[in-house]
Amino acid sequence: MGYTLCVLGCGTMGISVLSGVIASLDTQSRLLGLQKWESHTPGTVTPEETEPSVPARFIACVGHEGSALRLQKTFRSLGGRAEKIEVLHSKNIEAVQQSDVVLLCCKPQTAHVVLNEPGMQDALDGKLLISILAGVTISQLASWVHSTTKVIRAMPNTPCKIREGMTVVSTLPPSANEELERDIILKIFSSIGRCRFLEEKHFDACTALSGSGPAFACIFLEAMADGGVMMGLPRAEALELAAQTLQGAARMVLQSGSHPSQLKDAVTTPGGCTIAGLLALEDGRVRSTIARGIQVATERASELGQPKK
Ligand SMILES: NC(=O)C1=CN([C@@H]2O[C@H](COP(=O)(O)OP(=O)(O)OC[C@H]3O[C@@H](n4cnc5c(N)ncnc54)[C@H](OP(=O)(O)O)[C@@H]3O)[C@@H](O)[C@H]2O)C=CC1
Ligand SMILES: O=C(O)[C@@H]1CCC=N1
Repeated sequence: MGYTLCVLGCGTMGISVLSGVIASLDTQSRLLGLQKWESHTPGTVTPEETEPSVPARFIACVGHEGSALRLQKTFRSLGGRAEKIEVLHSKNIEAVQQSDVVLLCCKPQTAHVVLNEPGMQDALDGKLLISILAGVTISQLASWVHSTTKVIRAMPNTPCKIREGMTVVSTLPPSANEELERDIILKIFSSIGRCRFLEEKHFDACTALSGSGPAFACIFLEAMADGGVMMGLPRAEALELAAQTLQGAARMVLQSGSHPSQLKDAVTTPGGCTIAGLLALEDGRVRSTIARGIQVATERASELGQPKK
């Protein structure tokens, strides 16, 4: 029988992760021949009926009534399992008490308040707490909960919403439940994109590169489209060309394992237009500007959730 997953602070990222996980479960059910996830075709079962590492019940918590109403509407509009998500506001303790796994998705600066609410430590006793908060360390989080709560960090990104996410998860310390915990984590984050484990010391860099990355990529995408518009392309077509081109190039790197410079060289005809464009970009120090952006974002990530100096 599946477990109960609580998203504590279900804003932009909570919605991205939850709707991605739910879309993945709905897809699996459809592939199993279950037209409607709650009605059984004889001989088939929903994924969460057999596996303890698959979420079966979902609770989404927010801070305000208005957000709860908006969230309910959002989930209803998605259909499928999303319609069954229980949305609560100002009831964190009750929600965590009823859950097995808690995904902490509030702001870094409110983590301390959320986790120190009277009753929260007991509610989290013996449970898996997965924090996606930028900059808040495992040792900080562990100091706010009982030692029986298993604390890990994950850094997903907004494309999790369309199951094209990138999530980095902190390496799991050895424990009796390690296999089940790994399975639970992989079932969540591999169902919504790529997932890899890395030591916590890399988390600020991952936060900048893949957590903030969609924003950086969108700036580049928008600038490419602007160039097309400058040269007379209609805006909608320019955006489509830019987005599909970036997606295609990224997929080629991931699928072929080739170095990006090999793919770049393959496009660059001697004396052609690509080298002319590349040199103009290099004149604008495009590479160091982008790399420095990641450096500065990493440095800022390390300050988030930390006491002000
Ligand atoms: N945005 C991104 O791309 C990424 C963000 N992150 C991390 O994810 C976290 C969330 O970011 P994001 O989703 O953008 O932020 P949002 O502001 O969109 O979401 C925060 C959520 O927390 C809720 N909340 C506030 N106070 C409480 C409370 N006391 N109890 C329960 N819920 C509460 C808010 O509800 P209400 O609105 O009702 O107050 C809101 O739903 C951050 O820590 C960030 O570092 C990580 C990777 C990527
Ligand atoms: O900007 C932020 O602080 C968060 C963390 C990564 C993406 N958004």
